Amino acid sequence: MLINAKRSTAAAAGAALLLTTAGIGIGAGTAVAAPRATPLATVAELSAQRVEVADQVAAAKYGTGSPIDDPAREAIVIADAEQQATALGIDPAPVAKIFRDQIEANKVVQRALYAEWDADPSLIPTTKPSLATIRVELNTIGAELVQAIAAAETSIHAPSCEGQLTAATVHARHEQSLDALHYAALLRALPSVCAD
Ligand SMILES: O=C(O)C(=O)C[C@]1(C(=O)O)C=C[C@@H](O)C=C1
Repeated sequence: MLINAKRSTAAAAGAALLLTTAGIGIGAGTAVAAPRATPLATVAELSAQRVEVADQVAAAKYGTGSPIDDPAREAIVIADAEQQATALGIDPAPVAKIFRDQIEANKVVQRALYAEWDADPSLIPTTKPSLATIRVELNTIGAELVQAIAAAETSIHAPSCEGQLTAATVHARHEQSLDALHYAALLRALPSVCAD
């Protein structure tokens, strides 16, 4: 019985090896699976999403008299991020710093679009989204971003952080087909991610 069990274990291992070599089966499934996003890749992806949503924020505000800079809303965004960081057991101070950059990045896009639309009114979006709805979307991205920062704690403190983050940023640009403006904004969103 014991011998049989050993045999069948050995047989299974041999079969798995053969299947792996043949490019099929369990081993091959692992080999061909898409690589999992690293925690820093998720931080870069969510930051890219956040600067893309800035287009809708600008469209919602343009021509309404609502200023691009809204310090009261910024305070809420940062307080929420700090609270979420604390709940996840990470230091809220660096998270607040990252979110200040995220907000500045959002404003980079908004200001550039305002300038484009001032210069050529035919480019002004014809539909005006609801700012409240877009803020809900920003809240969702923000909560996911705090979770991604928490998951990236080890990478954030690693000497390779800057290199990994650069790779993740370029990857996010490619994946989300960011134009020059949004890529510039993405770069503005990320300088505080790696610990000093
Ligand atoms: O919610 C807005 O009104 C935005 O413009 C977005 C945002 C942000 O990035 O969260 C950016 C600038 C404002 O000062 C406040 C918040």
